[in-house]
Amino acid sequence: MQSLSLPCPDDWHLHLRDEGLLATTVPASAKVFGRAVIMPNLVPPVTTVAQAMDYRARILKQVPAGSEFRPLMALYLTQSTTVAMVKDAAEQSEVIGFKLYPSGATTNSDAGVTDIEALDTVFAAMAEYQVPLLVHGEVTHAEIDIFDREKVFIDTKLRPLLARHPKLKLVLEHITTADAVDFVVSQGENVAATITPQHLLMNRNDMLVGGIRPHNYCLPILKRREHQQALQQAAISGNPKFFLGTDSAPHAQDKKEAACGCAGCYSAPAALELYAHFFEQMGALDKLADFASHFGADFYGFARAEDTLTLVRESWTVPATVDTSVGPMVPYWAGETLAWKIQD
Ligand SMILES: NC(=O)N[C@@H](CC(=O)O)C(=O)O
Ligand SMILES: [Zn+2]
Ligand SMILES: [Zn+2]
Repeated sequence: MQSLSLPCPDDWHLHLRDEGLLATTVPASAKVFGRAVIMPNLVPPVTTVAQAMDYRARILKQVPAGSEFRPLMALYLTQSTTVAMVKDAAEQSEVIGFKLYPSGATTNSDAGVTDIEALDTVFAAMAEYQVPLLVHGEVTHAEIDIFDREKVFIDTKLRPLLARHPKLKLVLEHITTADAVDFVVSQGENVAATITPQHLLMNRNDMLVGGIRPHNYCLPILKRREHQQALQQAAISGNPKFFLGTDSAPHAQDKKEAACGCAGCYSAPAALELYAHFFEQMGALDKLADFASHFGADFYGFARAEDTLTLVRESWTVPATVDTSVGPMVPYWAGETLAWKIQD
């Protein structure tokens, strides 16, 4: 196959950051994706509809002419989120839902949730108004091993939450384990998951064997190969509960290559090509369009894209660095080649 056309894909999990960085991050994603869910973990976090619409306006200023990129804003769930705020979100079409960060779980999650059960009236309102809850699914207790944090979150927090609110529309973001795959499959149609390129293409050996590779470090952390294989099978299974969310999460080179490096892979410069690389490796290129362009839109209740995007078989190398307002940034897969390229 020399070229592959698919309906314009969507990115259901994306970090664009703010200010000067938007000049780099917005065009990189707008070039490829029609819609994207914009994560709210700024400092300070995006907690209200008004803040989200201001942030959205800053994003739209950087969308290149001719692009119809649509940022769908996620609000940061905090211990102070109210039922009235859920109603506000339900009424704003450009706000997609709330993002639950367990406090301390990941980058800029300090303002996140410390007591999930205490927010039960808020979750009840989300279920009633069908406002989706997007979840970073990891516990943060010091005594729980970092490789077990997703599974423990599912067992101790997520199952009980969905038992209390069976109609809650919920996306378990950036899943990393066979346990998460099994959990999502076992739930109703209201529960889905996003999968990142790095969790499909890599396991923890790729981060730790032969030297530590900070650009492959993200949260939830890469797991063992058996978990990677479970994610791979889920992505190519044709099950509509699993769809594309890059979790492209830019951090400057000096913040990644540091004694205490930041978590996150900046995959946007090659995101769709990385997924194409993976689907081809699995002999499943015919499943890419469902995963990248159909299933997420179906889950969230959006129309499937009508315009198309074409990938051509043309080898290229992901740049070593990208210049940004905060200094050079090393993209995920930097210096490696990819066989598929987006047609200009
Ligand atoms: N995935 C990451 O490792 N980092 C994300 C936060 C997140 O999605 O958890 C970031 O904002 O940098
Ligand atoms: Zn996360
Ligand atoms: Zn993320």
